[in-house]
Amino acid sequence: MTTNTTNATAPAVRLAGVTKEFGDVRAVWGIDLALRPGEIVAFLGPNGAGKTTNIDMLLGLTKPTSGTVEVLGMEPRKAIARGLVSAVMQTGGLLKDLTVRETAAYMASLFADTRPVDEVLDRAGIAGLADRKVGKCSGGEQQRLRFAMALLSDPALLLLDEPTTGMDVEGRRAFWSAIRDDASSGRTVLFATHYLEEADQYADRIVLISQGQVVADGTGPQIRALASGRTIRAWLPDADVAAITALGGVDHVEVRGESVTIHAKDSDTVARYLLTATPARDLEITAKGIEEAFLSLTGQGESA
Ligand SMILES: Nc1ncnc2c1ncn2[C@@H]1O[C@H](COP(=O)(O)OP(=O)(O)OP(=O)(O)O)[C@@H](O)[C@H]1O
Repeated sequence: MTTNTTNATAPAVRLAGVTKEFGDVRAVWGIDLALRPGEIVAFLGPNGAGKTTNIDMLLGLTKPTSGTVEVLGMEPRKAIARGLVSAVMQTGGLLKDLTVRETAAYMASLFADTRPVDEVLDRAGIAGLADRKVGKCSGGEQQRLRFAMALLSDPALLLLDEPTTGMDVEGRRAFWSAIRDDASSGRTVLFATHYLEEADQYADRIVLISQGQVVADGTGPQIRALASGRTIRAWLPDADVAAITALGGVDHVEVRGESVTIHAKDSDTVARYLLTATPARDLEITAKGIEEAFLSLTGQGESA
């Protein structure tokens, strides 16, 4: 449904059956997603997963090949024209010789109606840097300035595309603490990242995407639980993959030459089977880390 006014009950973001093709490339391949107002959501995925393409569609910069993209119950361009959506991009757009306050004030002068400059600098945690030249600010501080500028229109939805790339740990921490403090006022935040830890630490919800599709969607603990299994490796020529797969709690079996690798929730059952019903040797059982879960969920672990 498209309306001319902000629809308070509409999802902050709605993607329904969205695909986007660039020639032969399927950048987005059937995404259905609804974000509730006030959620902080991470779009987590490896390079080329389709994160930027989704964000570009939400910003009205590109149209889907098929499906519906809505922001606050309306077409993205309409929501943007009303100042309901802002974005923080990775680079560009800052003049080194202006001060932090001058930069935000200049941006504010382009809009008819904005929040006060000092208020947005404060929200972004850079009020103390107001008189510093942009060229003297660190990458993280410049990014918080971009965040301050994005807040000028007091947007209901804030989109951030890999906002902390290149920042050190402290810069990242300061950046996210400003975003989180601000979001407690009810703003919806959607950020793209390929840092698992960043998604886990700062998002209420993680949408894991790979090859243009949602492969997992849940809270940090739910996504971490996907990593709760064990990996069992053993020397076992002619492994009976069907028999192993049929054991309870086995997620994945991979045979390489004379060895077999099994991902399972219940490693005891698998180990017992291997040791009693097969000639398996050299058993090795390791906890599946979240990094490994991420790689296997996004299909990157297969060639590792
Ligand atoms: N304008 C374009 N023309 C052709 N192919 C494109 C275009 N934009 C994106 N793609 C392709 O679409 C796929 C998804 O790209 P996208 O930039 O959305 O991924 P991403 O998850 O943001 O990746 P990254 O983390 O590297 O930024 C990639 O295969 C990319 O090469």
